[in-house]
Amino acid sequence: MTAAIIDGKAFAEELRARVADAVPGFAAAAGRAPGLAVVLVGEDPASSVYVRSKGKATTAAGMLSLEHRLPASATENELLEVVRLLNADPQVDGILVQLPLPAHIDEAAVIAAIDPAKDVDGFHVVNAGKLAVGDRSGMVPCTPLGCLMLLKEQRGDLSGLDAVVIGRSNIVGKPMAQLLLAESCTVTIAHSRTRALSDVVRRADIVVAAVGRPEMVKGSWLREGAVVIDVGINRVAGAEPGKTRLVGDVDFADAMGHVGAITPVPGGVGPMTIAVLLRNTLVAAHLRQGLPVPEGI
Ligand SMILES: NC(=O)C1=CN([C@@H]2O[C@H](COP(=O)(O)OP(=O)(O)OC[C@H]3O[C@@H](n4cnc5c(N)ncnc54)[C@H](OP(=O)(O)O)[C@@H]3O)[C@@H](O)[C@H]2O)C=CC1
Ligand SMILES: Nc1nc(=O)c2c([nH]1)NC[C@@H]1CN(c3ccc(C(=O)N[C@@H](CCC(=O)O)C(=O)O)cc3)C=[N+]21
Ligand SMILES: [Mg+2]
Repeated sequence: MTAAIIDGKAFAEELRARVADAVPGFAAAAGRAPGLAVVLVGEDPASSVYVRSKGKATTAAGMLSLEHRLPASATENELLEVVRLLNADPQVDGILVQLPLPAHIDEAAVIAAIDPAKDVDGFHVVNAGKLAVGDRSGMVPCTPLGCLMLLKEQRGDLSGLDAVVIGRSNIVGKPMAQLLLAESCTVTIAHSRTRALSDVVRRADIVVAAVGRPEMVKGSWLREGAVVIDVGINRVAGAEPGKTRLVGDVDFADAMGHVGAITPVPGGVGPMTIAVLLRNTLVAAHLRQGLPVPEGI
């Protein structure tokens, strides 16, 4: 059997096109474009790259892109003041505060200050709680929702399948597990204290790896024909000195000999995250204006 490579980049481009197609209708009804504000604290080069690509994608979709940059020395109160201004700004439908924040700032306090209706990351406890109790009116975190879209595209109905999520962070692992549970998968959440991880993973029809450890998951851990979603983004030393390359949490070449389908890194989950961010911003804009959310996004 040859494994299918799940083309997240292509699927993300389709989603972005559907979002862009819905923007003029919103603008006509609301008298303004949907707006996304991204807040970056500090000069972490990787974060700067992501923020720039989010801004470009936002503008390309016909949306208003606002960027707020604060120095790494900014206080928690200064950041909270920016969040309050964005909460009150009628042009802003979505607020994303790029994580991680500098150690002297309490991330939970900053997330709690975001208006849940503008929380396009879906990290606010109100949105996390809605996801947990099955209330579909909340914002769903971009990366897990993007993973679910790819899984459904690949496998259709997921009901009854065994799913293993490796990682239990609030931004990826936990919401991913909630989404799979809502699809009636039998869900196992593995983490750093999980014993015999390879045996746990071997039972799974669906594996979502969100660990942050380069190529940790080996081909021999994977059940024949499993669908593997690799969330990991790890920069490692490249073949030539001084060069780096991105790898996932799954040993891709090894996994190819075992699995039914797998997302590559880059070109898998990452582009979906940005496409879903635009989707969430469009949804938030419609809800905030009291307009019906367009179908098919
Ligand atoms: N493609 C995308 O759009 C995105 C990619 N990412 C990437 O996904 C990865 C995970 O991100 P995030 O969830 O924020 O990371 P965190 O560091 O917050 O969480 C990592 C999780 O992995 C678990 N873990 C660590 N080591 C092991 C191990 N040896 N065996 C099993 N589990 C382990 C940890 O367990 P414990 O809780 O016990 O410590 C933790 O639950 C990173 O590579 C990140 O860069 C993240 C967001 C978006
Ligand atoms: N509040 C907040 N929300 C986030 O969603 C958030 C965050 N903070 N902090 C950082 C992580 C990481 N993240 C990625 C988004 C896109 C790619 C992406 O597009 N990756 C490309 C490769 C990019 C490259 O070449 O570096 C790919 O996988 O093909 C990766 C990672 C969002 N995050
Ligand atoms: Mg093998």
